Amino acid sequence: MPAAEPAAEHEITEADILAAERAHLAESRAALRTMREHTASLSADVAADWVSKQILESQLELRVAALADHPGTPLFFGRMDHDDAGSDLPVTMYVGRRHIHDGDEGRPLVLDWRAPVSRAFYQAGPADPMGWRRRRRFGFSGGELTAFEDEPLDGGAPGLPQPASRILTEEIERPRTGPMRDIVATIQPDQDVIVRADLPRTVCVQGAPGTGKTAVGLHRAAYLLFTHRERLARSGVLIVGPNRAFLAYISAVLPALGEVQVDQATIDDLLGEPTAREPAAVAAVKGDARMADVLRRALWRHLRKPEEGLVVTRGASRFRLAEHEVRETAASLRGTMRYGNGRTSFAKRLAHQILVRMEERGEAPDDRVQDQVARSTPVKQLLDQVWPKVTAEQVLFRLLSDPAELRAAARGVLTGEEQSAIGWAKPARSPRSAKWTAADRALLDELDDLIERTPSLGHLVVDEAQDLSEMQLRALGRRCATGSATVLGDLAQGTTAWSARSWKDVLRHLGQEGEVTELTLGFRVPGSVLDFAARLLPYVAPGLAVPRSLRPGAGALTVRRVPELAAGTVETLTATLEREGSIGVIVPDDAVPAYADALGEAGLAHGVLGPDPGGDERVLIVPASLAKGLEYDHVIVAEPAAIVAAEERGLARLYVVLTRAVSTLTVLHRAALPTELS
Ligand SMILES: Nc1ncnc2c1ncn2[C@@H]1O[C@H](COP(=O)(O)OP(=O)(O)OP(=O)(O)O)[C@@H](O)[C@H]1O
Repeated sequence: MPAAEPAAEHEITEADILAAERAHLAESRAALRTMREHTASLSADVAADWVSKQILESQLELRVAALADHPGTPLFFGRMDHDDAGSDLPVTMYVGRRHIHDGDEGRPLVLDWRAPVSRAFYQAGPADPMGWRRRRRFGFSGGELTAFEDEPLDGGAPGLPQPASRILTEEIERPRTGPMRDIVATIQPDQDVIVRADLPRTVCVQGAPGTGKTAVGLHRAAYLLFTHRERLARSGVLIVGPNRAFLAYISAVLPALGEVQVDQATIDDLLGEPTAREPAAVAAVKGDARMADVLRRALWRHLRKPEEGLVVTRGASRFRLAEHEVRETAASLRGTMRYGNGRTSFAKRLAHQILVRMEERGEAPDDRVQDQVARSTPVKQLLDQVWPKVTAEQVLFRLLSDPAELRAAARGVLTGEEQSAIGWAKPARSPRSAKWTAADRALLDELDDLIERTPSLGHLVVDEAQDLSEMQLRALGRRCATGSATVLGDLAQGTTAWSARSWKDVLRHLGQEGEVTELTLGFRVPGSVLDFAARLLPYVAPGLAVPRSLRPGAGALTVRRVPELAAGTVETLTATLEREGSIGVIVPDDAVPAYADALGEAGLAHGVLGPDPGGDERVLIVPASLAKGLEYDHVIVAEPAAIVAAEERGLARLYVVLTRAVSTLTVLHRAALPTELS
């Protein structure tokens, strides 16, 4: 029931309104509890058989989990009102994380933020009130409703900027501790457009650091699951992120939005963990989309000329196909379908030709005979000789270990230099004992798909997509071939040797048509810090719009030359610990142990961020290569010049590192700062 505004006999105070809204919150909480208890009481025994019972039980469990009331999370965060008697819209609606209805009458107490009608909460403004008169935002502390803020939608002059929302500002300024939070209460209109894009549409978001790309991608997944629940429950939604530490950081967002069934994976989880490493220049050649042609040729080179024709004996009769007939049959199928299907079709065609021979001799064989012939020993033997079963590993092994094979498959596609770069100098003994790099994994995946089709999911959210190689993008494209994708990234944060230079290319390799949208309003990094980092932009990604920050952040940036880096870091960290919030000490990868020792000796408790998610220490030493996508209230960066020198795209790495801070960034340097920063 909408909270009744108290009767106007006395002047309505803010306290009166707060009390009424708190009553609505209490009523909603009670209703959610009833909904949960009702679901928990449902029995799966009605299912007709054991399998259906298991399925129903797990669905009920998921539903109960989705109806959980997390005490720290408000059930609603906004309210819309109008007083137009002729309107079809409800007079009042509360917008929250999920639908809550009154058990007895089924009255909606809270509407899901993803429902079509809730769109107005994010999009309505004086220029287009969408039928509403007022937007109210609520402020919470823990689970308690502590504040509200009203915004008239009908009286304002269209086009004039709205006064800044205090609640939005507070939300953005809230110290960051622990994993990433959802932003459902404060999604901005341009973000909302991306979140609510239709399922069949692939969207690609170029966004400067902290513009909310990751947040938007996760909310889009939640929106799509709500809007196309059945379809996506069947086909699946997958979030692909750069590393496990990042996935752990974002892992709480979807469950907080009631979505507990979305998988998350790194590209290595999907394609297989690498067991070897290789120079970036070699990986860059292997990651190039031209490799797809090389692999196709390499695979089909496994077809062999028949040594002889086919002879099938049935009873006293023998039926023959000449060697040239077998050869022509194989040739007519070669490359027209997947290798595995081709093998099956080859057997069927041969059997059919034998059947024709039988008919020519007056027999009347039926389909069963054709199947028998296709599975007969002579056909199998011929199949193994001409169209052998192969695995992706066998094909890649032969390609990389046999220079003649590589030359034949790569002729006209890769230069001689490229061929020698990827060929193995010292091949392993066999495909089984071969070690595979991350780039090899994408090649194996391509081959797997050339042999058997890779199943497609319903929707993929790909974060930090600028860092994926063309071959990795093709691998992901296969996994959304009959679905769609949300592609997120920042060309300026591309740190791999094969990082994308254009989103059009990324979409092309992914095999998706889609629009590219740009987000430039930053929610994380204070303005002074963003301006400082943006000095690198002309060098790392000329042509990209310079990002603006929503937060001025005066005094947020300190750049200090120190005589000794470890001592300077200890001193800065000690001072920073006086302030609230998380602290990231970002240093060159190879310097991590030295900083860990220095902090340890100074008695400063800290953790070290590794590739796998770790503890939740307030102070973390972060190797520069793992900082992508993460954020900390306070960031201390030690020695930018060394971060730049450590890798080929070091300036882009520095840009990533300098844009992790929410409140303060302290840059410590002993060597001169990179000239691009000055
Ligand atoms: N509309 C919003 N309201 C409140 N906070 C927001 C909003 N949009 C983004 N944020 C916050 O801004 C921060 C940065 O968001 P996010 O990590 O999604 O940005 P990003 O574009 O992916 O950044 P990066 O490129 O550095 O990975 C997060 O703390 C996020 O919660």
